[in-house]
Amino acid sequence: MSSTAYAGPWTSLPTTLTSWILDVIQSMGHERMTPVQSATIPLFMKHKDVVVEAVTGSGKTLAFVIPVLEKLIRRENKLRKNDIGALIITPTRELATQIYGIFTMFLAAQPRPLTEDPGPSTSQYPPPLLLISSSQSSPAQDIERFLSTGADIVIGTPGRIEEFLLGKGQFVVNVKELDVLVLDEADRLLDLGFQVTLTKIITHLPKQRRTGLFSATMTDALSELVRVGLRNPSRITVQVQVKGEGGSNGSSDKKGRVIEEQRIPASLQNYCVSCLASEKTVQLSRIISHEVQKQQSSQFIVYFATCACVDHFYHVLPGLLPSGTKLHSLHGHLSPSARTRTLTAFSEAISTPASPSVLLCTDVAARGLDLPHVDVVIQYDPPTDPKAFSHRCGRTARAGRSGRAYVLLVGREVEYVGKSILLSFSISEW
Ligand SMILES: Nc1ncnc2c1ncn2[C@@H]1O[C@H](COP(=O)(O)OP(=O)(O)OP(=O)(O)O)[C@@H](O)[C@H]1O
Repeated sequence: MSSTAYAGPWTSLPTTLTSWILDVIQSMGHERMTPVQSATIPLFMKHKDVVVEAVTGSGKTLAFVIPVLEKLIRRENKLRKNDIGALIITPTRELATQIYGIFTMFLAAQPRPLTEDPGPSTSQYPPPLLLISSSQSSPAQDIERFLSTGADIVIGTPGRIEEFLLGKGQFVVNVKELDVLVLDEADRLLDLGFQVTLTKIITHLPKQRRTGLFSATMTDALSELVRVGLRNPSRITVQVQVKGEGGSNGSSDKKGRVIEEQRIPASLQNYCVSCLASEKTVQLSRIISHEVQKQQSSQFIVYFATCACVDHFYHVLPGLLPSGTKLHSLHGHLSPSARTRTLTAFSEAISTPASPSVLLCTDVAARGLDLPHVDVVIQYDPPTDPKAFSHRCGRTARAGRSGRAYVLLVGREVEYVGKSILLSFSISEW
């Protein structure tokens, strides 16, 4: 966000935040709230259900992490070992892992009682529990971990959560004390066909709870989920307003300038490149070389339509990109542990213009992933869905940083995909 896009300081919230929570926020360097945080946290704390739509990279995660923790801290009765207090459901294991990391960081900072033995059992709030498919954890092991440490906050993907609450864990996990349910990237959960699973989970949870739906893109299909899972929710929509001299979809401000509402961050520059199909790979390598030389860019994400394309280009591109470029590949046909390794390697790589890092991936890496140093997103294959377009672009230009996104269009794509995307987002020809 540009400096003007920030809302008030954290101390201006109607509910005073717990001091150790505030300390963690400050240690992250976040001096002020983002607009979505200042709009959402008070409502959640006032026991309202919320449906939140805000552009990529605008800080939606802390907009639910903070109220979940504060609600837990403010409980009159401490949760027992087999109770859970909050449930966060996300569409991908990568996003679940990222959110788990944030809750873990907060809970690790809680003050410990003064005792000789500073082991984890002395913490007032146990560590969160992550429920995703992985080689280290089966549904039975999930239950074992839960039984050994307890967990007030559970984060996971829908299948594993269903197994945990309604399968193996049915007689072990008590949901009666649950305060908060969060569905992150809620529209994607439905796109992936989880409606039935979600309805089963929601029906199993107590009615006396608060529910939040979060995404950068909401769809009409969500109304059924809202009907089943939420009570009289408040809708929060944070879009970016761009002032210009003219335009078609905007309202006017007092000076007569047109205010257009955008679904992508203001600090993101979007370009489209129309070319012949046979030129696409050359164009990709041209964009990367241009970015490295002219913009000093060092971290790139390139989206392809299929897992096979990612594998193909992982083998073909080394000869075509600037020497020193490190390639990483991520798609749904890789094993969970290989996906974790790739993401860690990419996010921890020391990237410089002389040694750039390029993540080649499918839409498995389109949503929610916070890789703050990505300079450039390139869509080698355009998405069929304009929603995916904004989520992919949104992997760069996060939290006010600048970033550029390119989409390659060939033949009739210019006519069909291009038009709908060009009309919805402000894109220049490159
Ligand atoms: N108040 C704040 N001030 C500055 N930076 C912040 C603040 N809150 C969050 N951030 C940072 O902004 C980045 C994006 O946050 P987050 O991942 O929550 O975005 P998001 O809205 O969920 O995006 P997406 O829709 O892509 O999932 C993160 O790196 C986060 O640390």
